[in-house]
Amino acid sequence: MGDGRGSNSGSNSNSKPEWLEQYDVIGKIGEGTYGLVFLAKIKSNRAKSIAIKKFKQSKDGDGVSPTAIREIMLLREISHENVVKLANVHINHADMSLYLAFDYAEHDLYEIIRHHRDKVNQPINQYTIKSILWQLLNGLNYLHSNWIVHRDLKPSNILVMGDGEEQGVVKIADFGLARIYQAPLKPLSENGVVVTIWYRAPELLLGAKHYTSAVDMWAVGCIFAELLTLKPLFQGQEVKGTPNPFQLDQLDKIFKVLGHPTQEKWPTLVNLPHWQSDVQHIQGHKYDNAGLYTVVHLSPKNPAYDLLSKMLEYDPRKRITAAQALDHEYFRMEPLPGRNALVSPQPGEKVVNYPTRPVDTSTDIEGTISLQPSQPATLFRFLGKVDVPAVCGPRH
Ligand SMILES: Nc1ncnc2c1ncn2[C@@H]1O[C@H](COP(=O)(O)OP(=O)(O)OP(=O)(O)O)[C@@H](O)[C@H]1O
Repeated sequence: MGDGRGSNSGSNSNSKPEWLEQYDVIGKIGEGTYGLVFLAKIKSNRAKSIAIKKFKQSKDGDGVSPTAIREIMLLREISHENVVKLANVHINHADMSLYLAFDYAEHDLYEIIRHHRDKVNQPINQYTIKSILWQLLNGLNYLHSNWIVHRDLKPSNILVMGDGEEQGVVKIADFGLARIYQAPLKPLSENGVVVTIWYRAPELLLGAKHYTSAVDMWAVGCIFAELLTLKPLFQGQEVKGTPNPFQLDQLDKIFKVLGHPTQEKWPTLVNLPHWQSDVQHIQGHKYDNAGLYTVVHLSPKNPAYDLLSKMLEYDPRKRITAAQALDHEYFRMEPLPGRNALVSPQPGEKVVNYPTRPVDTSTDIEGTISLQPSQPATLFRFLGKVDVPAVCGPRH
């Protein structure tokens, strides 16, 4: 690959893109709203595994926009132990499709929670929960300090490293991508793919126009509760056809556990578009018996409960920040959090062996690349103004 210049220049109508030559693609490991994820090894360093995320083309086939590329370039500068590294960016010249190569993580919280709930039928130990939460907050504090709001935190986006030097280190994935997906790569929920609403903050459900870092803290609260109980905290049914983002069932699930929000607790509530028009007149009854501690089986005096309730504060302006959460008493109590969330430093503590990701070797990344004659490339006109190897080439 040399200087990496070939990364966006090497595809034609009958060969595989040149950038792909540097990888051995093992198979598909997942499929999300916006595309497929593949496991690959780097040929020059087979010890290193990479997750290549291929973005689906938008319906109108308009490929990846200059705005998206600008955003992605910024994401390449992001570097923190608890944030997954964007190792490389590749653009397939033939169809203008986008491939992001991330450092590979063997586990994610969705699978870890599922393993405890369905396979071993036992709770996650307190040390592991605290270490995961601590690292998640550290990564988020870094992103928020860099003005990046994740917007789509959920268990499958929180990765945990498998065996090796970084074993048990938590990595936030998909940071900043929600903004890139939205335009012009439209979310594919219209195509029947479900976007989960379970971790969505109440202000967004009520139509707030701006995403603030508080929306991520709400999601962290939902994930913390799920780590404790192994069940999603607010499992609302998404109703298709209602004006997005308003989802009454999701709000109802939240109100049942936390009590009905009041203007006293949340003064700006009345200004939210869906509050007056949609919620107030539909809700005949009011939930005022907040029962979060019974749902998560914690005493209201427990510092874990105190932290959780501060993450699930209705008013986003009063909700605890990542920096404040890291300073909470919960993290100063035994067991203290550690860098390896999977292996407790406590002698005699049982280590859980989580299964490795299943790999579907029947789906080939090349089969998903459509090689067509080149299209007029707005993107490359844009790239002409930047340092192309820095954007598209390998980064060592
Ligand atoms: N860097 C990575 N290493 C290993 N697995 C990853 C990596 N990034 C994503 N995955 C896994 O690939 C799968 C699909 O991920 P993807 O982010 O595309 O979808 P999702 O999180 O399930 O849903 P959505 O697209 O709605 O966010 C998930 O199981 C995720 O944990």
